[in-house]
Amino acid sequence: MTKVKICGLKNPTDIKCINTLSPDFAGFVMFFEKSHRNISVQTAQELLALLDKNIKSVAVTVSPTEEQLEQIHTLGFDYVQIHGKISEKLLSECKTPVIRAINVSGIESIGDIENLDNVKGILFDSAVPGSGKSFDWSMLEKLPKNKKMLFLAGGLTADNVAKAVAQVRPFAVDVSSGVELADKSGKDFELVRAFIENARNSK
Ligand SMILES: O=C(O)c1ccccc1N[C@@H]1O[C@H](COP(=O)(O)O)[C@@H](O)[C@H]1O
Repeated sequence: MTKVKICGLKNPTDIKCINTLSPDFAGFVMFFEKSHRNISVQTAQELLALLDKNIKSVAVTVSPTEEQLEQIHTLGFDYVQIHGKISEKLLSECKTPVIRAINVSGIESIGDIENLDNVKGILFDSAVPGSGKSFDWSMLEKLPKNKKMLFLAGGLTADNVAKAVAQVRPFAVDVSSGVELADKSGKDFELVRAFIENARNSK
């Protein structure tokens, strides 16, 4: 069954929704103030304490520094999702298991990270992360097979997720914008419920 990651959680109501609906992964945007989903270290600590321990927690970052990666490790996240730039040294030394996010146009460079043991997953996203924009999934057909978890993200919704799963066969699907309340104050329970159901029931 395809696994589900719900991203951009930012308040206790979101956590209540997630604990009730039980996706496999829960994402928290950190150290990226440009995002309206960004949360502080203190909020992350509070929300992690409320999160059901059966749901894997993911700190979502863009070009994190060594100090930020250390803070994420100290907070006890299960994974760190890394968008943007990071040196090979920092990536290979990261103590928290990594989900490396790459823009679909960077598919050719996947070989660089394939051999790193601490990189457990590769997440394919559209050009602007968290923008709700999709991309041509057929670009993933030329993807070399490897042992990492493959996450598909970018513009997924309850309406298109079944088609995405059927075409790409990812390990997990990942959504943020597509399950957000209209005023962007948090997640919409019904949209999250429908997304998880459609992803998991997809053939
Ligand atoms: O959600 C954000 O604001 C964000 C900020 C910085 C890096 C990643 C971010 N979100 C990630 O973007 C993808 C797709 O999101 P969407 O469904 O298209 O909105 C997902 O992996 C989020 O974790």
